[in-house]
Amino acid sequence: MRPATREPQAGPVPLLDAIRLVKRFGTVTAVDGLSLSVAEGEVVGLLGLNGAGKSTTLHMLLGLITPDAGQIRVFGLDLARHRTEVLSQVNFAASYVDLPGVLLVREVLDAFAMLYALRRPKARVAELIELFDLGPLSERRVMDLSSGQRTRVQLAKALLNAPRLLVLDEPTANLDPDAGDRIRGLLSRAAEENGSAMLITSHNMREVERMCHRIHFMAGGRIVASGSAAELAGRYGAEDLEEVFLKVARG
Ligand SMILES: Nc1ncnc2c1ncn2[C@@H]1O[C@H](COP(=O)(O)OP(=O)(O)OP(=O)(O)O)[C@@H](O)[C@H]1O
Repeated sequence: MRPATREPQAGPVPLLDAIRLVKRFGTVTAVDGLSLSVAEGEVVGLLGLNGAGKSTTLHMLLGLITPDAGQIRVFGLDLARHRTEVLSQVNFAASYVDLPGVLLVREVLDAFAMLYALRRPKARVAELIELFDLGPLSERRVMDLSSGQRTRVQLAKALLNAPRLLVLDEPTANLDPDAGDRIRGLLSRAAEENGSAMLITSHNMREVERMCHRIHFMAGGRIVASGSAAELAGRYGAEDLEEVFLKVARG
C-alpha cells in the first residue's frame, strides 16, 4: 500500500535554513554542499545508509560542530552569531547522548528544567513524567534503567522547554514496538500542540512514513532525493518507503 501524504499543520514559515553546508573530517567529506529547510510545524525526515552524513548534518544544525562552509539560519537568525538565543528554543535527543547516570529520573528532569530556566519547572516536569509514563521510574537512577526506558527520559528532557525546533537522531531506536508506537504518537501530538518543527533521522521506514511531511535521502553527504513519502513512492515506482530506500541506496 502506498503511504499517505501528511500535510504540515501550520503555514510555510521558514524556521530552519541550511545553505550549502560542508563538513570534512580529514580526508572524509561527511557533508558535501547540503541545503535543506524546515518550515514551522513541519516534520522532516533525513534518511540514508550508515555513514551518509545524517548525524554530522544534525550536529552542525545544533551548533555542536562547526561547518567548514555554508550557513545555518534558525528562526531567521544566523546560528554562528546568535547561538544562545537560538539554542534556548531548540532541543535534541539521541540514544548515544548519555544522561547523568547517578541521578534519579526526576532529578535529571528537575536539573534540565532549571538549566532551561522554565517558569513553572515542577509543573512542567510533572507533565512530562505523566506524558511519557515515567511515574513508576521517577525515583530510579538513570544508570539502572533499560535503554528503552532511558530513551523515554531523553525524549521527556527534549520536550521540557517546548522547543520550536526538535532535532531527533533515531528517536525510537531502543524502544519496543508498543513503546515506539506510543512515543511516535506523543511526539507528533506534542509537535502539533506546540507548533514545533521536527527534524528526524531514522532507519525505521514506517516511523518516517507515519511522522514526516517531507523526507530527504542522503548519500555521500548530499541530498539525492526529496519529497513526501507518497511522492517518493510514486517517483520510484515503489510500494512503500522501504522500497524507495533500497532503490535510492542501490542507485
Ligand atoms: N568525528 C569524526 N571524525 C572522523 N570522521 C567522522 C566523524 N564523524 C563522522 N565521521 C565520518 O563522516 C561520515 C558521515 O558520518 P555520520 O555519522 O554523519 O553518518 P550517518 O549518516 O549519521 O550514519 P549512521 O546511519 O551510521 O548513524 C562517515 O564516513 C563517518 O565515518
